[in-house]
Amino acid sequence: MQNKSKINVGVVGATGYTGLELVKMLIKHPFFHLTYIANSEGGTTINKLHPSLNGVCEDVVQKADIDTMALTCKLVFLALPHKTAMAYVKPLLEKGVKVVDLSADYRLPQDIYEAFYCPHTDAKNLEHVVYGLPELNREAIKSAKLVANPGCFPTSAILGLLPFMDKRIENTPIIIDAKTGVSGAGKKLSEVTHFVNVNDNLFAYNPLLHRHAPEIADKLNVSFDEVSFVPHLVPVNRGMISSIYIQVSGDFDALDVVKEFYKNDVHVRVSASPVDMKNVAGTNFCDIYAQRKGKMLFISSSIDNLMRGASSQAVVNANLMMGFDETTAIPDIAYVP
Ligand SMILES: NC(=O)C1=CN([C@@H]2O[C@H](COP(=O)(O)OP(=O)(O)OC[C@H]3O[C@@H](n4cnc5c(N)ncnc54)[C@H](OP(=O)(O)O)[C@@H]3O)[C@@H](O)[C@H]2O)C=CC1
Ligand SMILES: CC(=O)N[C@@H](CCC(=O)OP(=O)(O)O)C(=O)O
Repeated sequence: MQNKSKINVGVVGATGYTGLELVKMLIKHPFFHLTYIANSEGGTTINKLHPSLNGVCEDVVQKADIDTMALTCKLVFLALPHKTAMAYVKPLLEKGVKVVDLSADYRLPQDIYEAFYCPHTDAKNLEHVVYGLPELNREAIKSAKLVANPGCFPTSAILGLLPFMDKRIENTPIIIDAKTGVSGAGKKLSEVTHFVNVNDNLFAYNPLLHRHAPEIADKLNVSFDEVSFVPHLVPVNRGMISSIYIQVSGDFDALDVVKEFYKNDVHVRVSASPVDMKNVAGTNFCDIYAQRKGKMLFISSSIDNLMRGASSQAVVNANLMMGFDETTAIPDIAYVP
């Protein structure tokens, strides 16, 4: 499958939820040609894995193989579990293939990663990896060979907090109360995400010690102790809201600060009222609202965990890495109602 005018790309981990979202964007991309789709076993087609693609895309899904990826692709998206991804990154980079990794494997310095995940087997590539939050690292992403796509909670929390970090009173807590849809847990079955446990229910999990707290702290240049992060599972398929509380000083209008900070960022929208999940569902938008009362600042930040929290942000990163406009093939119409 050759297409001389387009750049050949691949998706590994196509069985999963983020893999599906990647495929949906890449088959419509005007400058990328999706030449390689893989999962762990192969021997199937993408529409058999995801019947929503019947008649739209029925391409073969291969058993993931690094040599074939390197022969077929200039850039590969890894939509794989943590720990699995790093085994692919090292050989792919050695063979000259660019990588956007959706897992957590390259998001953190080695010591922090190992404290929250597992031993790192590819520390060398941590030296040059770029954290793929375009609003933070756009220029570096353009020349990156390896981009670590941010976690979903860190994306919503960091985007909400960035405009206010220079206004925050030092050493006061950063409190992030976040809610996520169940697709954030991936496709694998588990007791926690069982319908009967999630439906009609609401609960916190991993309070204060969730592995995304160190990612948020590291990217905001604050200590782990300053970040109090509590995620909750809510009975929706997709969506994420972070309700953030910090103490600030100085004379400023909260919404004006957000507007000014993101005036050149097409994928952040400032909202005059508290944000919701539906208005960003299926898009790469992060909607942000802020309200101040004296020292207390409330920030409300909403994303689609599968899109801005994973796959559409990954395609934005790939667009930048390959010299295209970052909005290319990125959905901007939300699934409303
Ligand atoms: N879901 C979300 O909202 C977000 C997810 N992420 C991250 O993105 C990555 C993918 O997430 P998600 O799509 O939800 O996960 P899923 O569990 O839904 O999908 C991952 C898929 O990877 C495939 N896979 C596993 N091992 C291998 C292997 N060795 N080689 C090839 N394929 C393999 C599996 O399919 P099979 O067994 O059929 O091969 C599995 O379905 C994860 O690292 C996740 O943490 C990041 C941000 C948000
Ligand atoms: C509901 C649910 O379980 N969500 C996941 C976050 C998924 C994600 O975006 O982050 P990673 O890429 O770091 O896995 C969790 O809390 O671990």
